[in-house]
Amino acid sequence: MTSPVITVEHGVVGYDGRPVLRDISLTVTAGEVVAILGANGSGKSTLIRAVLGLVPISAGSVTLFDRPLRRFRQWARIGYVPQRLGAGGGVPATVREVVASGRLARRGVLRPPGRADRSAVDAALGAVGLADRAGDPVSTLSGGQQQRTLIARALAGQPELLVLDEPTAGVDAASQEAFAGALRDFVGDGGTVLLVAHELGPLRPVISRAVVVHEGRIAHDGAVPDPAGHHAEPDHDHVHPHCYDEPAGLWSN
Ligand SMILES: Nc1ncnc2c1ncn2[C@@H]1O[C@H](COP(=O)(O)OP(=O)(O)OP(=O)(O)O)[C@@H](O)[C@H]1O
Repeated sequence: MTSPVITVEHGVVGYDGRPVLRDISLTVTAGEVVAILGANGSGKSTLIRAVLGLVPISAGSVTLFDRPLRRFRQWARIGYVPQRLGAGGGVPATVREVVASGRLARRGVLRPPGRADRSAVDAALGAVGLADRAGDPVSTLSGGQQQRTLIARALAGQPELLVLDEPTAGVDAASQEAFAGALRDFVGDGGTVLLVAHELGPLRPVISRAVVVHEGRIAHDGAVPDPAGHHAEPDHDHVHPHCYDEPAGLWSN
């Protein structure tokens, strides 16, 4: 019953000839919540981008839902929340509009949204605790609420696999709790999660397995490291801030 959702075998990725991932083998099976940990610059984001085909692998293989990546087309089965959204400034989109855009892969661009689309958007807004902000411009939300909006956008597509790059970095405590709850519900409904994290915080009880990337290889794959000490985790490097300041909003200037 544990079918592989993601399989990476001996994956190698480099930028401009400089190797970042040297030999990565990883299998994520249905229902798992796998956290990728590691020092700054160790290649965590590169690993999930390689899994999604956003950066090419120069050796090895990636398989998604039993299909080689190069032949995989069922992208609606995957929801992806990148590390930072960058642009978007000045677009007066409401929370609901942003979340509804997560339905596009499901319904096709030319078909108007139907009841299933609306109810999926409502469910996603509720899951992250933003139903009461649905009509507000995203630019008026806190950074944590904007991050929750992006997570709701991914959930609205009703994916089977969620891939998230540092979903709680720089996010306020309430948003972290809301996100942990949404993740728990998602997994309870049969979803699978692969996420990059620096600090697990409220996510810790939801994580079923931790993978630590070190110098382009997997240094640990198994139990979530001891809470006392993410300081004791391999490669913890003290570069990142230890508090969760609200950053400038993703959509504000
Ligand atoms: N598009 C790119 N072009 C060239 N080098 C890159 C690119 N993206 C990442 N790198 C480099 O690859 C290495 C791994 O980066 P990556 O973002 O995967 O690490 P990370 O573990 O996610 O780091 P962080 O915790 O800081 O987000 C770093 O040295 C980074 O500078």
